[in-house]
Amino acid sequence: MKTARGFFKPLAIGAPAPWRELPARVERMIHFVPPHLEKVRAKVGEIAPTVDVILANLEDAIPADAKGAALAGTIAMSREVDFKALGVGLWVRINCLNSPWHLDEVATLVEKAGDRIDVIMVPKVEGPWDIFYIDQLLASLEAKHGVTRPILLHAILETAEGVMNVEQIAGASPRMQGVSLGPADLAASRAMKTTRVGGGHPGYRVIEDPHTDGLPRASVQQDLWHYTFAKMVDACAAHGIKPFYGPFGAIDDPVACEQQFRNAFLMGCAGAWSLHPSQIAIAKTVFSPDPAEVAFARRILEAMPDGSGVAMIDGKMQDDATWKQAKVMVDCARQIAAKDAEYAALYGF
Ligand SMILES: CC(=O)SCCNC(=O)CCNC(=O)[C@H](O)C(C)(C)COP(=O)(O)OP(=O)(O)OC[C@H]1O[C@@H](n2cnc3c(N)ncnc32)[C@H](O)[C@@H]1OP(=O)(O)O
Ligand SMILES: O=CC(=O)O
Ligand SMILES: [Mg+2]
Repeated sequence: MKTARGFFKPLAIGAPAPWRELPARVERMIHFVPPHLEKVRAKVGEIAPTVDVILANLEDAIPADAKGAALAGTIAMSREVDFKALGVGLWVRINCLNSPWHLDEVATLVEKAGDRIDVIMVPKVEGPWDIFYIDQLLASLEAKHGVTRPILLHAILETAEGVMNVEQIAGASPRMQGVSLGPADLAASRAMKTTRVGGGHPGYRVIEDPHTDGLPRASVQQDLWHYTFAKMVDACAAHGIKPFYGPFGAIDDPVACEQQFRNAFLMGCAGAWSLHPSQIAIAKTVFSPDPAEVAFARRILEAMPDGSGVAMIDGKMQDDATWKQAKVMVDCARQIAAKDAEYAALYGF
């Protein structure tokens, strides 16, 4: 463990000072783009103003023989669109640390686009040692190339070992921005008997006891991911970083996608991945607090201006604890309103 004073020291001579607080950014959807496909890349300028984050994906879903083209496409994309002017984050998902690709990817990204990339997403993070490694590598490269703003790190939680170590991963470096649940790889790592990318499974349910009169027994589908979510959200909240839901692969089932995203939102997540343009609007709606809830939260704040005491609103008891919940909701809405005129109008800010 580093000392308290050592934690925020730059890891290389000439590297930028680490962030002390995470930059305040709205990240409701992280929109995945396959950067080796020129046809899709050509649309990024049009899609970017509709999302909070564009992510250039170099890892799974990019064929092995297209890794070089995806890296080149990422650099091109970082130059073709002025993401900063649009207020849109630019993230890159690199290949995992035991792959033959990640080293050249990180070196090229920092050299050619170091000042334009906000976050590097690291897949299959197993423990804090993976973050220590990439943290040092980034600091050395940032120093070498005169990058002035540290690139943040985002870990995907998608191995059993990673889940076991998520608390240490979340606190491994001041670069840590957040963690996403990666249900597809995690299912494989755990030997779950599924073939899906996230969401529930009709076979995972609880069933009521048999009825003496032989009537059918009610049963309800349960959430396969609840334990992992709870562990991830607590680890992230404790370390002051953001938890996210990852991919939802059933592009043809927007209803289930919305429910999965909503469960994540209610549990404390800041956003989710969008794999297809149709998932952008779903994430935007779900991860923007409901205007009616925001209006109610504002009434709580107004009823208890100093955040203490007790009040009744519409038959519901309010006190310091509900005041804090209301503040979370209103602060989130204000941050979104500052970026998104549509929601500013809906919230009346
Ligand atoms: C487990 C994990 O690791 S998840 C993360 C890895 N996976 C990904 O990143 C997948 C990203 N998404 C995709 O590659 C694609 O959306 C797919 C393969 C899922 C579906 O692609 P398609 O079958 O082409 O979808 P569809 O035909 O509905 O596309 C409609 C349009 O949207 C475009 N489009 C599809 N996905 C995207 C995207 N992610 N970003 C931008 N445009 C897209 C298509 O090019 C198509 O454009 P066109 O009408 O001009 O031809
Ligand atoms: O990378 C994401 C996953 O679900 O696996
Ligand atoms: Mg994965």
